[in-house]
Amino acid sequence: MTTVIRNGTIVTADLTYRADVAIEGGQIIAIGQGLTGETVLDATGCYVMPGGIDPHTHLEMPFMGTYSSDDFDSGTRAALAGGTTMVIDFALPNPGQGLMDALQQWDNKSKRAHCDYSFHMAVTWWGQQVFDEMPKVVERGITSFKHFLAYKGSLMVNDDELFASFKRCAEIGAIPMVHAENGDIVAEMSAKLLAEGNTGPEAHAYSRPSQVEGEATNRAIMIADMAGVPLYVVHTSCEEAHEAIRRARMQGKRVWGEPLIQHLTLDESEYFHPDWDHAARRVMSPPFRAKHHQDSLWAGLASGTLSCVATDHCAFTTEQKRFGLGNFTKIPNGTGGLEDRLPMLWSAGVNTGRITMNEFVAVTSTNIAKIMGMYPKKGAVLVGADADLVVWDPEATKTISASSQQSAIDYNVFEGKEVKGLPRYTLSRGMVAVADGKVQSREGHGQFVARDPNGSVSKALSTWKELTAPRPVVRSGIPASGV
Ligand SMILES: NC(=O)NCCC(=O)O
Ligand SMILES: [Zn+2]
Ligand SMILES: [Zn+2]
Repeated sequence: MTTVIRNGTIVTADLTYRADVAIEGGQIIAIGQGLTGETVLDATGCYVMPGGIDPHTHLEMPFMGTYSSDDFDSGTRAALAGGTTMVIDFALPNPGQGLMDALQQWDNKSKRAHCDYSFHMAVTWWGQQVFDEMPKVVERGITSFKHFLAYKGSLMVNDDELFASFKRCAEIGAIPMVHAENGDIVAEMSAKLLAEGNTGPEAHAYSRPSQVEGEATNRAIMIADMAGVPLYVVHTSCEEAHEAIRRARMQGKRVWGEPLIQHLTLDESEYFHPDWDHAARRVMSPPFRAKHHQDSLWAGLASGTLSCVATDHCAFTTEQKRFGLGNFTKIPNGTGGLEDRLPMLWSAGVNTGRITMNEFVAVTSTNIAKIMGMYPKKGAVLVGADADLVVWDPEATKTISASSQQSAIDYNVFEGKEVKGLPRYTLSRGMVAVADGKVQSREGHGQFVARDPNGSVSKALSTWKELTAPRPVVRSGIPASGV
């Protein structure tokens, strides 16, 4: 059975051209003019692009005394509805729990996925067992390890643990990732705010100023440099963090920054809303920022100093958010966005001229596939690639509303936003999962994607590290052993 996407314009990270796409067995088998097949999808007036890849989601995540409410069922349905055909979620061991044991739990949860998925592994504690299991995780095709510098007392790791883990990543060809906020300072500022009677959601923003992110980003970059590994910085939200990444990249360090669609399009004024629920629903870390930080993030996407746009989809209901009534530190941190990332980025980015269509594809799909070791299986419109595609109608419009979303929660942080640019079709390995706004995907259709370690950047860095490693100077008459 061949499916043909006909009369569209293919848009990739580096090319825009008119051609049909033929699909069989879940893969692209031909790209050219006048292709034929049993099933024809009309792409007249549309762009045919690699489906979005969200490199940062937390589906059914145990966090702050509860679980995020979108699981691999509702979360991946939301992804497909918005043109995203793959998610990378975080396996999160409890302190003391083995990595392979945690992985088993995420394997079980992910059986419900409607689209393809992979995992990052979080390093939430440090010890011999973690050190020993890291290569086993990589053998399973999970080649990125996340570290939290925030959430003191739960997920946070210290600098010595960070350095040890980064060095281990270098040895096994994996990519370290970092949630960069200084957890010690956040804890102290939070306690002071509470003591002074600042208990509402706005205090969440006060407790995590951009300096705590800038400091931690710079620290992680320097530690990665000393360990000889590249670094992926998740949810880069402010100029200080972007500045650290920009400077590092100009110095030849291999650092990637990932702004979220929320930080690009929503700002800190949300926390000053008179309705407690409205403000609490937007509590996430890092918090939404002042407008000048947004300008910095957009400039980073245009100039290439920031590489990927994610959601950090971690959705809690209003009822869950109310755990923090009277104490902002107990509001579960996280917001949704999986269904809205592509339409919001297209509307606020491509339609305004802030980024090009090709840059849109790069930051929502291709760059992610390349950095995360799965290109061109994912993130490409090429013969042999998986047919994870979105047929994008740039004229289609809608008003975002929780009442029509796939997500299981009862609100949407983008409620009321008008978007122009939506999927006409979303294809997951050739299966039409969404047609004209109707989700017709199948629970369990999603497959785990094993990723490759030792990407070219990791190899280059370890080669350089080895070449420049400390070596003793041999001096005549002085024994090398010092005895
Ligand atoms: N970002 C957030 O507030 N919640 C999800 C967990 C994390 O990524 O920090
Ligand atoms: Zn985080
Ligand atoms: Zn996250």
